Order: sequence, then structure tokens, then C-alpha cells
Amino acid sequence: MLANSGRSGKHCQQRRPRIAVLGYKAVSALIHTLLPEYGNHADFEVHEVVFDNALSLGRKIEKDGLADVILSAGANAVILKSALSMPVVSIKISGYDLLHALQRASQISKRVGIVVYRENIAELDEFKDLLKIDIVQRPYHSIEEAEICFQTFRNDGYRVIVGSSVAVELAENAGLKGILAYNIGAVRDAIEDCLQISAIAIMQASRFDELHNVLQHLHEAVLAVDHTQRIIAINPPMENIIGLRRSDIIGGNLKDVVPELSLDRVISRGDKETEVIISFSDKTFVANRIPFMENGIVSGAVLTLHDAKSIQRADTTIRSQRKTRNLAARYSFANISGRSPEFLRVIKTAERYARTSSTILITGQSGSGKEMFAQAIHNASSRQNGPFVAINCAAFPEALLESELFGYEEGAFTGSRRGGKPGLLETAHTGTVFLDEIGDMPITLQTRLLRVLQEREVVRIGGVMPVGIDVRIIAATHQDIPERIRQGQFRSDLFYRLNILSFRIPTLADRKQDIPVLGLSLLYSSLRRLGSSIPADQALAPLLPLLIEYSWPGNVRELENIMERFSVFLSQHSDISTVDYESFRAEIPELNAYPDCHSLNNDAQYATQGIYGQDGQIDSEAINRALSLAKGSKSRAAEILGISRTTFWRRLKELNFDDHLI
Ligand SMILES: Nc1ncnc2c1ncn2[C@@H]1O[C@H](COP(=O)(O)OP(=O)(O)OP(=O)(O)O)[C@@H](O)[C@H]1O
Repeated sequence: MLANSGRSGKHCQQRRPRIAVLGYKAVSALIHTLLPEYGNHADFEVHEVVFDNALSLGRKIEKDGLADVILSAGANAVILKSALSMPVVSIKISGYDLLHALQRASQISKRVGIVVYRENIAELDEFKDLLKIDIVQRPYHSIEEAEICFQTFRNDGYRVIVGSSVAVELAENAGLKGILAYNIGAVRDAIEDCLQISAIAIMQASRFDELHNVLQHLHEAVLAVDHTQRIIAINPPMENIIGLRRSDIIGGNLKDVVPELSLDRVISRGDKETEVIISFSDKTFVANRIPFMENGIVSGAVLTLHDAKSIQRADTTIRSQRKTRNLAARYSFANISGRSPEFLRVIKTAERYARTSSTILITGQSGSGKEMFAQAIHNASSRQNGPFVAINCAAFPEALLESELFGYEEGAFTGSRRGGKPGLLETAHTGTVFLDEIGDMPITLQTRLLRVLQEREVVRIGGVMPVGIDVRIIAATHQDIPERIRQGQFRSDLFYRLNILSFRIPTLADRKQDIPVLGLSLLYSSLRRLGSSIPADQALAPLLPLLIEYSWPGNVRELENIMERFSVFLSQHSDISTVDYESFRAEIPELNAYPDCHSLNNDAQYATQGIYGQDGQIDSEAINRALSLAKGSKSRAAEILGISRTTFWRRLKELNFDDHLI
């Protein structure tokens, strides 16, 4: 039997089984007899206690984990088994033992009393006839009751009784002969049971230790219970959430320690519950409750808790990282063309702002380059590796703009996507949000946006849980916001929040000096895209006077448009000398508003030599042409030629222009 006791397993070798014996004198005497046989296989702690003392000691042993199993007998065993959840092995009175004890008793007297705890032994009547003795059974429930019982036996003339170790002790106290009902064989069997149970307990404990070690390194909060909801493992994040130390709650029952987190349902049903939203100590968690099975029976359950906010954040980060490529800003400051002093000032300001993290408001007419600046700022900022998300607030109906910006939870409205959808503010986490045409944002959404700017948190439509976001806002508008505020169309508090840093991009009409350079770069890239080899500068020259005269209500975007149309027109020619400028001019009626322009075909001769003349320098012809286009205004003529006034004057001097002209 010993060989089968499970002590050969790998885990069992880690430590010896610990057996606590809680019995009375006769039991401890038997155990001591067996110690030479079992002392090498297990550590025995023998305590001589009964009833309440046995119970309180048993509780302590269980709580402090002082033994793997308790070995007991009679009343003690009954009491301990009903009160403890740790294993309690009782010494069983076998029929043979009893027969043996009764036979010994019959040699003293033919009238034998049997005193057992609570219940009568049913088989005794058969022994009566077999041994031809008179047997009387008396159950007892307390020491006092047992003492009275022995007095009665003595008064009734009994001389010998058979019973448990307590009974034997009390009988002898009452002047009777006590014979122990169990013999050494029963105790040996009980010790063998204890060794087997301990081996399993040790194996489990070592599994729990491994589990415990793994759990210590997890970020999520984990707690495991056995099938009775006794807490068998817990990790530090869960200790923090519950607010109790591992040593205080391990071994305790989850239902008593933290009833709110009870795993009753999963244990009784055996079904897992995943991603359940729960509230615990004023926080929202996503909980998973998973039962674990052994041989098809639920043997315990695991609870994991994730801070809902951190999940949302991780989700947002994953989503935004996944989309980064699509959400990347294309432009940097290097792509921004323009040399006019006022434009250079704007670029400098924007570059300075890029180094900060504050909200920026860019004003300027439509097409003046607001988004381009926003992208350049993002790319020059510390957020350059985060997403750049742009939305035009004037391009959506209010409800759609709201769901695009703030996102929504599943079921927030009819047709909402399963699992909900994050808004752009969430998607832009760690990056920049460009809110174009903010001046056109409906006032109700302005209120929501203001809250986001103040709290740095977004609540999805239909949701309750705020999600923390780290975004930089760059807003832009062509509207006169102070005027919108006066009209009650814009919240002044939002304006102050947005207007922390601001700059205005001048209109193209206000910086005509930039037209040659901008026109050239736009035409050049457009021709390249079409695969045309026509030289952009030569092709552009004849058109420049017209471009400079034009008022550009659509700003750079309009210039970009016209340059694109021009490049398509040019790409049909293989040689610049064959380009018919008059017919192109007919294609762009808006430019024809320019009153008394020259015939472009006459100017086309300049195209072959570029805007600055044959040798790349501005020659007298070019100057005459520019002066005539500018109706004699020298600063205007300099603008037409795309040079500064100083350069223009220097060139006039070099070319010995008439003094009156100078
Ligand atoms: N300084 C510049 N250099 C080169 N290209 C420019 C410049 N400014 C604007 N653009 C080009 O002009 C077009 C319009 O610019 P952008 O979209 O940035 O203007 P916007 O002010 O944001 O317009 P809207 O207010 O209508 O949205 C873009 O294609 C951009 O590439």
C-alpha cells in the first residue's frame, strides 16, 4: 500500500507531507507506536485536543497552511470535517476492530456499554448474538453528556465500555474499564490515506506555486479559486484592485472576501463569461470569468480584470498605428513654395509653433495652403510619427460630423456598426487632428469639442466611458470667427481655446511676388506627372503676365488647377514653339478678365528664351514688356518678373534704362 501512496511522483519529492493529528490520548498513543514506521515519510504533529479546542486548532492549521491533511477520529473527525474545507481523514472503526474490542470486553464482563459520538452503530446487533453478550449503545454529543452517560453505566452495574479515545478516557475517569474501538490497523489505514491525500495536495500546491509565479509577471489582474470559491491564486494587480494583500485573502472564500466579484455562476454552470463590463470600487473593468475543468468537472475558475480605460487606449493606439500610413501628413515645410517677405514670416512663425504642443488656429482664404501648413507643422513636430487626421467640418451634416469626430458605441443608433467605431479624435491619439473649416462647425458639436479640449477625453456617442486621448489640435478657418461669435454662431470659449497660437496665411493676391515661383513649381510637377519633357520655365513665361494680373479668388489651389490644365494642354505639344497660347487662353475664361493684356502669341517669342531673356538674365525686352504690362509701375513690373524691387532697379541701371524711367 505504501508503494501506491503516490509518493514516487516528481512533485512529492519537493517536500514531505505534513500530517496534523488531532485526537485524544489513546489515538496519540497509537500514532506514536506507528512513528518508527512512518516517521521517514511524513512530518507528524500530534495534538491532544477534543471538541472546541480541536475545532479552533483545526481552523488555525487550515488558515496558516500548517498541514496538508488532518488525521482525526470520532467526535473530532465529525466536527472538523463539517467545519473545515481542508482534507480531514478519520480513523474508521471497522467491523473487525469492533468485534475484536468487544471480544476483549466480553472477557471482563458479559454486559458491555458502547459510547459513540452522535450515531449508533447499526451492525452491533449481529455481534450481540455472535459473542453472546449484552451490548447497550449510548450516543453522546458533548463531553458533559458523555460524562453523565458513563455515570449511568456505572450505576447500572456496567464494568466495561468500548468507544473512541475520548470515551475510553472518560470511562476510566468514571472508574470503568475502557477499551478502544479501533486498533492499530485502522490507524495505519488512516495514515496511508493521509499520505495519498497529502501527495495530491503537494502536487496542487506546487502547481499553484508555478501559477503564482506566472501571475506575478502579468499586467492584467488575475484571481483563481477552486470549486468552493476558495482563493488559490492572486497577482499584485488584482491585490491592488481589491485593496487586500495576498496573505490576507489566499485560502479565504471569494464570496466572503469580495462578494461583488463572486464566481458562483461560472462554477455552477461551467460556462465562461468573457468581456463583461463591471463596475468595482468606482472603476469600470472588462471582466473575463473562465471555469477550469478536471475530468469534465468544474474544479475552479479564473477571474481576470482589465481596466477599461487602458483597453480603450491600447485599442486606439493599435488602430492608429495600423492606419498611420494612410493618415500620414504628406507635406513638410520644404514643399511650401513662396519667397515674399510676408510669406516667409508666416513660415517662420509656423516653424516655431511646430516645436510646441499647443493648439493652433490657422486663418486664411480657401485654397491658401492652410492644410499644407498643418501637415508641415505636424511633420516638424515631436508627433511626426503619430497619425495626422484631417476632417473638413463644413463637409458633413451635423450627425455625421459628430459620429466621425467622436465615434460611437455599438447600438448607439440604427445602423451603427457592430462593436462601435472610434472617432477621428481617438484615431489621432499621439498625433495631430486637423479641423478644417472649424468656423462652420455646428454649435452643439462646438460644445462637445470644447469638453474634449478641456478634459483631453472623448466619450463616444451612446457611450459612458471616457477615453483619454493625447492629440494636438490644429484648426483652420476662412471665416471671420470674432464676427461669427458676434452672430452667436461660434462659442467664444472655444475660440479662446483654439486661438492659443495663430497665424494668417496671406492670400495669393496679396503676395503676387510668389506667383512665378509657385506657378513654376506647380507646372513643373504637373508636367512631370504627365511625362512631358517640355521645359516648365519656358512654357510658363508667356503666361506669367496674365497670371500676375489675375485676382486669384481661389488662391494657390486655383493656380494649381490652372497649372494642371496648362500642363495637359502643353503635353499635346512636343515642341514649345508650336504652343498656341491664344487657344489656351480661350480655355481659361477666368483669366481673361484681365483687361488689356497683350496678345500672348506675340509674347510667346519670350517663351523660347525663358522669362528672363536669352542668357537667363532679365534683358531690356523683358523689362519693357513687364513695364508695359505694369503700366509703368516699377514695383509691379518687378513682381511680374518675379524679382525683388532692388534687383529690378539694379538691372535697370545695368541696362542703362532712360533716367526718367528710373
Ligand atoms: N505655399 C505653397 N506651396 C506649394 N503648394 C501650395 C502652397 N500653398 C498651397 N499649396 C497647394 O494648394 C492646394 C490648396 O492648399 P490647402 O489645401 O492647404 O489649402 P487650404 O487653405 O487648406 O484650403 P481649404 O480651406 O479650401 O481647405 C494644395 O494642393 C497645396 O498643395
